[in-house]
Amino acid sequence: MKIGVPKEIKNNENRVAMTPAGVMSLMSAGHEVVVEVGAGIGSGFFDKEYEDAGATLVKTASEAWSQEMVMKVKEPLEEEFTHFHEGLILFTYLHLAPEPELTKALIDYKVVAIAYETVQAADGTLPLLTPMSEVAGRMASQIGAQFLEKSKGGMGILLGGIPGVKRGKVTIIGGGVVGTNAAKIAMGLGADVTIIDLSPGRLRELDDIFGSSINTIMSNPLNIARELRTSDLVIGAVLIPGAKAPKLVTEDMVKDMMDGSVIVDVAIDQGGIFETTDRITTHDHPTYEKYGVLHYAVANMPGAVPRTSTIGLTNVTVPYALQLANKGYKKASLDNEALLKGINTLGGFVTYKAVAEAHELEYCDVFELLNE
Ligand SMILES: NC(=O)C1=CN([C@@H]2O[C@H](COP(=O)(O)OP(=O)(O)OC[C@H]3O[C@@H](n4cnc5c(N)ncnc54)[C@H](O)[C@@H]3O)[C@@H](O)[C@H]2O)C=CC1
Ligand SMILES: CC(=O)C(=O)O
Repeated sequence: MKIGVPKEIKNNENRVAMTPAGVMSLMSAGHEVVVEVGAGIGSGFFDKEYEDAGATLVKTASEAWSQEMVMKVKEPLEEEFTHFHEGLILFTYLHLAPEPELTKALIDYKVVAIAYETVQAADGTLPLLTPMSEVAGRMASQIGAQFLEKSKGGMGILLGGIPGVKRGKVTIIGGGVVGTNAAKIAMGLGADVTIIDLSPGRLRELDDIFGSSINTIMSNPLNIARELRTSDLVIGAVLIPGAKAPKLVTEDMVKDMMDGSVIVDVAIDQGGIFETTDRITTHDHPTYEKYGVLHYAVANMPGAVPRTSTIGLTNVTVPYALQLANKGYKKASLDNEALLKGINTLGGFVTYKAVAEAHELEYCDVFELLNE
């Protein structure tokens, strides 16, 4: 199969869908990889390394996009929709629930759109989202600590405190991969950490992992409102796979937060869990202030640490890319239910229920479409 790797064009998105090592794995299996010139530079991978690995370098995005399968990092932006063509296999993060225009374009062009974030293993885990959630979770506490500094717009506290001065309080809503990694770093900084989750089983696991060094609390509006009033940093880390994020934090709850406190809504890629994260921010302009609270809502946080992120992403995507390339998307996804769950659009239909519901579009069962 011919696989295209275009350069990412989102603001400060320095990741690339494949390392030279990934190229080599696909080439060794008999496939051809076409990489846009300069695609890897932001992650520290030079054109020569791709050439040495066996890739064909092309000068334009169109050439990279005109292959049978395209691998990317971020969901395509509007200017990339013109590259779509019928039957194209697009393997990337898509986050379609908050993206009506992208969803429509994928349907109109009959793209086989396989979303990294909905590829789901039998145990419910999301193998192609996990490494970027690890990165974003760890970054969330780092970033929160930074924006709590006075010169950055925060209230001017040090999360770890000092002897004789109270430490800062970090509340994390959602105790999955992002939440757990945010907690690790916040604890490392010396903060007082609370994780709120809806799943009693997950709360038990968190208690087993962290013991009495964190507080675990059941998610409900009353508990969220109470914890937020006394928090310096609040991190949004909830996910319902494929669906629009639930707005768990109301405008009134944010109004009740302390002046100069900070919100990092990592779940913004699925629409965000705060009523007040009503926009996506960029690495260039990462924050805005609302009701005295600093909001950070960057949807491609790992793009800021591209070297770590590109390697982490390629480690997990290439084994799936090999299945798609070796067998074709039909057999690969019929043989592997995790991949089947990744298919969000196929042949002009939405094949992921939560996405169809988010946009009030017809839903078609992917299994039935593949067996037609
Ligand atoms: N902004 C960015 O750059 C990035 C964003 N993300 C996003 O971060 C979000 C979280 O991802 P993961 O941690 O990997 O998901 P996950 O599936 O590992 O964890 C989600 C957690 O939310 C909990 N949850 C569900 N409903 C809840 C509720 N009502 N109240 C409290 N907790 C609830 C679940 O029990 C689960 O523990 C996703 O939207 C993901 O796409 C991930 C990577 C980068
Ligand atoms: C998960 C995602 O969208 C990202 O890493 O940018």
